[in-house]
Amino acid sequence: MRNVTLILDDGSRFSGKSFGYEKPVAGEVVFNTAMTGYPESLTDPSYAGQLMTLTYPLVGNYGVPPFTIEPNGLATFMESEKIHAEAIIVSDYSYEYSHWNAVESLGDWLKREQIPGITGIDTRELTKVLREHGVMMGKIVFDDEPDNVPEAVYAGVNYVDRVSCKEIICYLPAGTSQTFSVNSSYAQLNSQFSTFNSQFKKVILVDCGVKTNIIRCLLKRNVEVIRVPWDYDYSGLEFDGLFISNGPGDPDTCDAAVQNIRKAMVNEKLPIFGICMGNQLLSKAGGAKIYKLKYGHRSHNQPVRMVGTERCFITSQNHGYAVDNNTLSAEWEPLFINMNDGSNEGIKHKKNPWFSAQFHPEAASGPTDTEFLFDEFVKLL
Ligand SMILES: NC(=O)CC[C@H](N)C(=O)O
Repeated sequence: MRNVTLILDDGSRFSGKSFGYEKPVAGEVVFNTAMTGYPESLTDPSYAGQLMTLTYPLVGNYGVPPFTIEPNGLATFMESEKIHAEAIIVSDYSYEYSHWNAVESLGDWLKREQIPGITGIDTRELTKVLREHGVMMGKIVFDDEPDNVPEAVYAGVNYVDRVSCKEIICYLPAGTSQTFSVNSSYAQLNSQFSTFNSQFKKVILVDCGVKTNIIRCLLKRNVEVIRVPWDYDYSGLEFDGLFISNGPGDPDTCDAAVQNIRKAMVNEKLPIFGICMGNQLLSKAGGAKIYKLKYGHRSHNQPVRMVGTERCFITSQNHGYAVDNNTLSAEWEPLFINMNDGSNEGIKHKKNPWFSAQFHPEAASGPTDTEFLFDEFVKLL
């Protein structure tokens, strides 16, 4: 096992050993305090560009599920088609694993996907440094290759464009899908979609780096999902609702998506629902501003309160940016507030059927207490 050093931008150094793919890597160092869920988190496209630290000390003991693909092209157990995090940083990697659904070890999976994994890191100390200083860039360097130092930029990079789909994919609740070129005319697409199936309500899903379980949650509720690239102009398509997905990086790099949402808002009756990046882009379309949190929310136990009620929910989260509540215009109001730091966890329009959540109602992984938000959206269609 080769020795590695994690070097943070403030000069802090942490020694560890490599258990994944052997390649130096750089990225934004973030921490997640969930106790489980590494297969889902690693394949969540929102982690693109980031080195994912897990604070729960023992990682890997339940192995990795098979990467089987359903007939509609979606992974059965994963949140996308590959690992999107740049690396995983743990305290105590378990070389043994045991789980009814495991087919390989975390280390073997990382090697196959060419993603570094490092163990033996004091992840609690690392988290304390990130909490004190705020989120930072970091590098993993192999001690026997001290001159092989990777570089990376996170701020201002449009990661959404890197992870979004490149074609239009239409999913049916029955479990099939069909792909269409973005160059097809609206007339062609509209006739295709209705021939493909007309019995279901149609939802345009703006793919900023969508997690598979969001698509599963929509299909389960019997809607046809038309997944489009993040910057695709869907104004000429016929649909019943608009969904804006989660996604990596800085929402301020996604202006094309914001402009398209504004166009869609001309129809005041059109139901709109957004999750995470979707909350940030809907807020921007409504005129609000986004800021970067000192350190993000990444865990399974973020408490949020539904504004105007005493109802609280425990939520799964993964975000580094937040909507500034003070910049919401008079037509909008916060829908959820984070009980730890008071930051925005969702918005709603006072008159129109437009709302969003900063947390992940689809969980995967994490608590499913807020999955009812999908029911609310589908009821509106
Ligand atoms: N999971 C997400 O959609 C994250 C949104 C955005 N990239 C953030 O970090 O805040």
